[in-house]
Amino acid sequence: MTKITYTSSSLDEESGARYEEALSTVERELLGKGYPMKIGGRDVLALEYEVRSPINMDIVVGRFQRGGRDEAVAALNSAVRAFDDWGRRDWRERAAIMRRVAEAVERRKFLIAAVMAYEVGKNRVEAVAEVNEALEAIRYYASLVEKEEGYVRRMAPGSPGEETWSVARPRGPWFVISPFNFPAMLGSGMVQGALITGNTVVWKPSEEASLTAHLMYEAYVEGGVPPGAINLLTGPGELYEDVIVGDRRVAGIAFTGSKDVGHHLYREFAARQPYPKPVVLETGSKNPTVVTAKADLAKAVEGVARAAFGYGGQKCSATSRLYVQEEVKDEFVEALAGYTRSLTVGDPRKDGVFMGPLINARAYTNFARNVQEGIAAGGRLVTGGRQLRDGWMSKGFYVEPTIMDGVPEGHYLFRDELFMPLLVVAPFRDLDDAIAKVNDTDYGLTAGIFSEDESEVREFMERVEFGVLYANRKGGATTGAWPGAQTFVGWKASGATGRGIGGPYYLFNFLQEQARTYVR
Ligand SMILES: NC(=O)c1ccc[n+]([C@@H]2O[C@H](COP(=O)([O-])OP(=O)(O)OC[C@H]3O[C@@H](n4cnc5c(N)ncnc54)[C@H](O)[C@@H]3O)[C@@H](O)[C@H]2O)c1
Ligand SMILES: N[C@@H](CCC=O)C(=O)O
Repeated sequence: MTKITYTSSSLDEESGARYEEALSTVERELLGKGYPMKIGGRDVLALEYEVRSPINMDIVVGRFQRGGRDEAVAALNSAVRAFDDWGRRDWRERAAIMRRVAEAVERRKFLIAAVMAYEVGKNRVEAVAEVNEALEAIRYYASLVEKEEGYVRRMAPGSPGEETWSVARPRGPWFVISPFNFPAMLGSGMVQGALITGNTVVWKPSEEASLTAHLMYEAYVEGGVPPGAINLLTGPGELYEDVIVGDRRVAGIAFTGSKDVGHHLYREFAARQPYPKPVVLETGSKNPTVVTAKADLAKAVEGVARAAFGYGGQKCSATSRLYVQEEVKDEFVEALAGYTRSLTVGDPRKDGVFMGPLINARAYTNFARNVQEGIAAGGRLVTGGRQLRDGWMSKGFYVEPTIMDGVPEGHYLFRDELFMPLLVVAPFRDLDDAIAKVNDTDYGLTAGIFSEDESEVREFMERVEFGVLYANRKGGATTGAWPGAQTFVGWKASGATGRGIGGPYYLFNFLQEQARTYVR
């Protein structure tokens, strides 16, 4: 089997066959069933809610539980109890368990990918790539802990006769809160970060992606994580907020999701806890790509289209603002529009479909409103702009990949994260002008440049205030970070720690250093 990543264009024959087989298994065995929450390994029921598929709202993905304060406290009790054992285990044992978790994920790889088609409308290549990313992250961190020897380090003696050590210690039970758009990787990424460092976890995945979370939970337990060290709550996050931010036993919060929710939790946690505790925050962005007159335009067309419209623009890494140098703008935008019109929108389970549906009715309605607002502000539709309602498509949330030119740069379409396949374009004069436009935002996650001139690329890399930068990336101008290769780290409003997932410093977000001195 070929290694599938976000820059791949299709599944190889064997992967395609296994994905098809997994779709049938999901239909036969998983769809439409009831799923409990998991607290200390026990099944816990509460008020049931139904999740339907954005592919086709006639399909019931499953029935999940909406808990509340009682369930949040019970899950936290369980994580507190489990910390006594899990936090004291040797790092070698935890790393070995994580490797077994990776094997358990690998065994379910195609099943998880197929579930993601139903649950969040992800196409087959992106879904398999995401599970591979989750696997790679787990293995990367197991290797890192081994390489760092559990972050236990002999230090120099402070005074004669002293033997000194720096020992990294876990903090306790964490709440891990994850978004809908990368339900395998992002939930798992934070969960494994907390667990491998000896913390315990109450995981609250997106209410729109709880079935993927169930499969990942099973893999963690099958791999050997004690059920109390990982607990699973489902339903809207607001139901649990009071316990998450207010219970004094919570050691930290790891949150990936929108800026508004993330910043709110950050502030509340700081205000309500008795002393400062870590919040590992990765939030949204408004990512720019710059195409200069010295770019290879064909490369840039593909890179921008993949980054703007891959998974319908519902990636925190998606390009949503495009700046093109004046002298090549018309030529470039026309070529980009042509390429965009060739992208297939449809049922994400089908081979060759590039873009599936938007996640829900709210995003679908907002798409139409944003297009109207852009036009009202003086923008012109270069391509796209319509909701797709013909035949079976009327049962899901399908829209066209859309490019708008001429929207004023101060307009909210240039400033706010929209999380949909709507790309706004503006010209720039020279690189100074482009960099000023790129940095004119509170956000700071990913940014890309296309230029064959090394000095332009160097200048961009030095001056751009974003955490993840790409030059000339045809596979995705701003998307497709991979663990161990591109640290995924948000600057400014897009993050809080400066140490991103997939990178060498991430695990320290979940640890605290302890200096030990023995006088012999
Ligand atoms: N920087 C990154 O690494 C990254 C990665 C993926 C997605 N994102 C961002 O995530 C967003 C899309 O995902 P979403 O729509 O699921 O985000 P969201 O913020 O709406 O929800 C994220 C999670 O927070 C929970 N939540 C919501 N309100 C809560 C509250 N008051 N208390 C506790 N939990 C609460 C939700 O239930 C969900 O599990 C985008 O903004 C995207 O940019 C960021
Ligand atoms: N690794 C993915 C993560 C996107 C998050 O929403 C990317 O870089 O595109």
